[in-house]
Amino acid sequence: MQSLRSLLKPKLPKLVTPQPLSSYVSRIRYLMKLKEDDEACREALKSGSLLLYHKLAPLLQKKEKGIYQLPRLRTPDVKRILEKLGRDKKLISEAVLISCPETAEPCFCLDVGDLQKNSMEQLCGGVFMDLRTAFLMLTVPETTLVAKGQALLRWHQTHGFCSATGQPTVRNQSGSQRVSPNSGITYYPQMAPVVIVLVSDGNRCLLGRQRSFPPGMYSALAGFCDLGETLEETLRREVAEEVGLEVDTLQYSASQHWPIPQSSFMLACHATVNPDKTQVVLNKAELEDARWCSLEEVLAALQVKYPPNKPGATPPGFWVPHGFAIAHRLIQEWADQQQHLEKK
Ligand SMILES: NC(=O)C1=CN([C@@H]2O[C@H](COP(=O)(O)OP(=O)(O)OC[C@H]3O[C@@H](n4cnc5c(N)ncnc54)[C@H](O)[C@@H]3O)[C@@H](O)[C@H]2O)C=CC1
Ligand SMILES: [Mg+2]
Repeated sequence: MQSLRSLLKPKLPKLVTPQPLSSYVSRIRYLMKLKEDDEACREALKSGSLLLYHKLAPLLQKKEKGIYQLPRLRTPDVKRILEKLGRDKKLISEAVLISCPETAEPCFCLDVGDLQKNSMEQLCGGVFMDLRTAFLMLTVPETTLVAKGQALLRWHQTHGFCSATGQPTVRNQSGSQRVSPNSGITYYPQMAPVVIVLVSDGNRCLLGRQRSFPPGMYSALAGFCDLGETLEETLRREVAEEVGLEVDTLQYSASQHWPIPQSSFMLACHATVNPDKTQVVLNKAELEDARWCSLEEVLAALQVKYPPNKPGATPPGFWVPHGFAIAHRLIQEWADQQQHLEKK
């Protein structure tokens, strides 16, 4: 039984000493503030860094022969370059925030497509490169950043008008949204979800090629999610549609933002089919070819360094997407697993 004294004693709330936020949480909260607070974002842009694009082609700087890097130019330096070209420094305010959680320094992207490309390249000491070519030159974290910047700029360039009223939309300072003042609709940068799947029958994996792929390149099967579908439903439907097979099991692996030709959110999975039911019935409208590949063939294809970063080389007969594409990761994972099973 409780004593009278303890009943009369008022219960004070326990004092909790606030723990300092981890550096990751602090960075995320700061970036969140910049997204929502126009004034804070304008301030951050003054001293932030910029990735430059010309008509969506990113600026790269040569480090040494055949090796390039993604330069982050300081805002005051870009202002000086614009001054030299007789351009209004206000162009800088069109920069869009790329929230990159691995660094506290806010990074922005800016398209200078209405300026003379050659003069910009000379003054910046770099070259504007097609995004796919840039992917071959950069490290994986750099490709992620450059892809995100291009996707954001493309979204702004194509969402200048409200789809309900046809009136211009207005962006916030960070570029995280556009609002239609007449209809009140808020638009956010969009991605289309896509399932990408590497099908296996236990011994071989199935690789396909679309007519639009470069010569000799084969990849995992991919397809856009229909509205209302789950990841699992899209995966089963796409495999049935493209190669006429029924999936037995599936396993999620990883995801990736893919900027080409428009922003897709790639959800990568492994799937198996019954080894007695592997006959491919190709949908020729979607795929030019699909083939079951042995571990040896896949290991050889993973070794091919193609496309090369200099044009004109003869394409190899059979190769798979480069390391920056999530298709490569799926194929590598399958090969690793098969090798592991063979060793057992
Ligand atoms: N990062 C990677 O490793 C890879 C990325 N991909 C990407 O996956 C995406 C989808 O692959 P596909 O086989 O082409 O898809 P898919 O098999 O669904 O076929 C494309 C067709 O789907 C229709 N479609 C439905 N919703 C669409 C939407 N939101 N946007 C565009 N078209 C839509 C169109 O008729 C289009 O022609 C492509 O953008 C491709 O670039 C594909 C393979 C590897
Ligand atoms: Mg497809």
